Amino acid sequence: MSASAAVSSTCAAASSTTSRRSSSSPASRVQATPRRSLPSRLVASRTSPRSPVVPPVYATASAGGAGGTTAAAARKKLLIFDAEEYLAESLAKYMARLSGEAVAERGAFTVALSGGSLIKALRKLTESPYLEAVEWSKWHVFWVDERVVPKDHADSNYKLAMDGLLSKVPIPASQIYAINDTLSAEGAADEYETCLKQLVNDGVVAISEVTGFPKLDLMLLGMGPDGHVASLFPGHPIVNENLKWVSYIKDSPKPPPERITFTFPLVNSSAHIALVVTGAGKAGAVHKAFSDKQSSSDLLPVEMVSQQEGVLTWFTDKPAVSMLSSI
Ligand SMILES: O=C1O[C@H](COP(=O)(O)O)[C@@H](O)[C@H](O)[C@H]1O
Repeated sequence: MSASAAVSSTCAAASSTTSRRSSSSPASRVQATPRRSLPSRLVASRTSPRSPVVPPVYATASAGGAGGTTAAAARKKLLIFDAEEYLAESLAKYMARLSGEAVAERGAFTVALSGGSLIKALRKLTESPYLEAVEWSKWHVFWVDERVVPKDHADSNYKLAMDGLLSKVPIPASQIYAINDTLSAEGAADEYETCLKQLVNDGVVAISEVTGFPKLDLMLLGMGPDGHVASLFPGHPIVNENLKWVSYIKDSPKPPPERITFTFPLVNSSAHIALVVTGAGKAGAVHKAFSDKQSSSDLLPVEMVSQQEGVLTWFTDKPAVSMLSSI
């Protein structure tokens, strides 16, 4: 069996459009250039409301959040946008840049999607110039977490991503790694981990020399109002899993109850993490995440997002950061 056929059967690679478009320009040409970066405790750069295309926005948050060390905090950036439209444009630029860099370096771009509101924020990727410029044929797409429901179910993160992004861009179907929705949560998690192992063996997915876990190029996370990321919920024992790459829960406090999820060691081993958080309903959790008063006993899952290497970038809007006093 060829490697790609094995991957397809193990990972239940799903169908999507497979037509390829030629790249008219390298993705790196749409690279973002920092507009400003100020070294205060918590600095935000904002977009101009009049700007038709969002200027790149990079700021540095040096709060010692996420239970992290000073070094980890230094690799944490907080971007605040005046409007969700600008956030979406900047996120597309950021992803096109990372894709270009990964393809130039390794010949592949490995990215994991979450569900929820994140997917709408990815819509600019389906438009010019990203649609033509990104080397979609090099993308390998995973799910940070998935609900154990059929792929055509309204609760499926796969369906959400397929409808909002994946059906509109020419990523080969064999490189879209959906979970096997015919298995139990435990079986689906095991099989997804096996899929990742195979892709590591095939050289598609890198391994972190620091952690020994797979090192995806980009992990796209959303955050719930309770501070959960992926399907890692506050107070659930799964947040402490430190051996498995992929695990499962059957008692999610947010429906549906059965889910599989990347574990923190896998999330935190990625080269880049984007945390996309919008809306006033998330302001409390954002405030806690950037608070200096942290104790390791009551960390929200979002505070446990802390890479050993790599950069964590928060993409936020004003309502989401409205409880941060220094903004
Ligand atoms: O249940 C989930 O929720 C989170 C957050 O979703 P949001 O709609 O509040 O952005 C999401 O990141 C996760 O993938 C999903 O399964």
